[in-house]
Amino acid sequence: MPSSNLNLPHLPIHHASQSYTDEPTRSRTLDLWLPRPLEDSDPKKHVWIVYIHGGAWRDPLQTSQTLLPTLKHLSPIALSKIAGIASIDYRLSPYPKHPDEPSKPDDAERNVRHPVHIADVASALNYLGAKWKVGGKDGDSEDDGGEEGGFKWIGIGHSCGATLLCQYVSRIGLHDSDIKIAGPVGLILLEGIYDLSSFLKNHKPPKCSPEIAQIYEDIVVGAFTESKEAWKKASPVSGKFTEEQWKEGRLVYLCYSNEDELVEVEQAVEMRQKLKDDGWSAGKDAGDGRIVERKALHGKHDWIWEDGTQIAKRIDEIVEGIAKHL
Ligand SMILES: N[C@@H](CC(=O)c1ccccc1NC=O)C(=O)O
Repeated sequence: MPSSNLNLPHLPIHHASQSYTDEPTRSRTLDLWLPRPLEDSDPKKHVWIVYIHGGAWRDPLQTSQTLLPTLKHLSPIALSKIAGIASIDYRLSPYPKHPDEPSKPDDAERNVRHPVHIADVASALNYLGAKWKVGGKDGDSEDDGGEEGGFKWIGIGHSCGATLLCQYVSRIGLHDSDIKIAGPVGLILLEGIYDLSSFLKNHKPPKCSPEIAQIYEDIVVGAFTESKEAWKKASPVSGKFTEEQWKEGRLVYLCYSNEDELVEVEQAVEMRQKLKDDGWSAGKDAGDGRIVERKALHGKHDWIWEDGTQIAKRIDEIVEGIAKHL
């Protein structure tokens, strides 16, 4: 049921914990916020925003609600261009060593591995397409997938949420038939992990203590098994981001803070190179699309979403940049 949200007066319509699967489960839900009823938005003027939270595929304390600080800081200009905002939860990998909320071995919602996380994200997006016109055809391009009369969308992902969005557009862990909507026109990638093998290599002694190295290994093995081959196949830098693969893509903001204490800068450097290799131009948006822009952020890894102001700023910029392509 729709409920009003007193803390976010600029987003008066809020649907909390909507189940995106036929059999409802605890984590396969999403939250929606709309500045106005959907029928009062226009696919030629408004876009959907879809957020995917981080937490290393396993942290139960990082949920769809990590978007709230960003929502508080959305500008009137951004809101005037947004049809709706969704924030997706998905099943997690085991975290038996979590200090406050360890996972139990029989908890089906917290014992999955790749490709279940990305499959959940794809199901959520299919639900958003079917119920909320996300990723639909706008009516005048012949073959852009999705339902007629729909909205273009922009994905935002923090940390492993950025990884998941890259896997989504390059179909890593997915079959074409798993995806029933058009791809995003833009991505805001924040402090993402794009190469799992170098993520581990960069967090081994002597670069860090054996205790820290163990945490990184637990994260990657917990979500992707012990197989080096599996790490390689699941990494966005092994994916394809060509025009043929992701035809809707126009703008990628690769955002990274040099104060990030958890994810190293090499991740964003490698991903930028991958996009360039697949035909993307680096630099400012000249209006003709397929541009990857580097955006410098400040602050620590989680402070980026805890504060939210820099994410809201990037949303302002990307909706402006994407408006040319609607
Ligand atoms: N809070 C997480 C750690 C975490 O999120 C993380 C740690 C290192 C590098 C990246 C991380 N998050 C990415 O989604 C945990 O407790 O596992």
